[in-house]
Amino acid sequence: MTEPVLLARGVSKVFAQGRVEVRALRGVDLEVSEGEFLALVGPSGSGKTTFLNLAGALDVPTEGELRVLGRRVAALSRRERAELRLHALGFVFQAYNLVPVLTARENVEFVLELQGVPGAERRARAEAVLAELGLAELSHRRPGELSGGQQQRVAVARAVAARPRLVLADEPTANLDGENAESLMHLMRALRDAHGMTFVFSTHDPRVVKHAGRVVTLVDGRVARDEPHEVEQEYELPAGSGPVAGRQGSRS
Ligand SMILES: Nc1ncnc2c1ncn2[C@@H]1O[C@H](COP(=O)(O)OP(=O)(O)OP(=O)(O)O)[C@@H](O)[C@H]1O
Repeated sequence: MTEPVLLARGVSKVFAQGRVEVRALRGVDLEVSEGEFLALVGPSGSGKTTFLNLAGALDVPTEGELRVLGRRVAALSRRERAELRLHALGFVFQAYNLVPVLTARENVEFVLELQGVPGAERRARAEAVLAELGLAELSHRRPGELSGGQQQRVAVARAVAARPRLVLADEPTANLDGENAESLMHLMRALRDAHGMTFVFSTHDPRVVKHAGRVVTLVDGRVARDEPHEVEQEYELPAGSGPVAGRQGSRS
């Protein structure tokens, strides 16, 4: 059996708030396989963001074992965690987090530059990913010249340009209206279906949950439910199958 993309065993996270301890996660067990499209749901304060931060190697657990792409996060130095994030993980945030003075293409290129991809290849790859996600026409615009939905699609392009194995999204549709939220989920799911990238995202929105292949509910820092979810529709990228990544997805 291939190694899970994400493996949590008895993961707890305690934050010190002055003298008070906040137990954000209390013994989470979760295994996520390559190519899953997983929604993390649960009430406010149930630990979704805390878990995504651990999965993204942005933080380390207080107790338990957490492996991201086979690496034990707690055993990595800060620098090693930064390397893991840069080369193997993609992030989509609810606030888009695009650089305002850069065009859509430059925003995508920026991540590739950090990775050390040479200039000409950077530009070609950024253009290819934007085209694959149906954003070619917008590549010269700055974030301020794009709608919220378009900005979030560019943020997804940026997150996947470096061909991460795991994409983590913390409430990616929180600032989008229903139609844009649907369209963003289609795009992410199509990337999963076309390339087998693994997606783990948190949400409060039932219209977003319906696209998930698996729904994990956190309550009070624990996994309260973990259920497979049937998705009937077909997901296709706007421009058909482009050259973004070479892996083939398996449907679940
Ligand atoms: N840095 C921190 N310091 C102290 N407490 C924290 C910190 N981060 C999170 N918490 C607490 O941990 C608990 C879980 O928070 P978390 O943000 O993970 O929940 P969530 O499920 O993502 O909530 P929401 O749906 O509102 O975004 C909450 O009680 C929160 O107040």
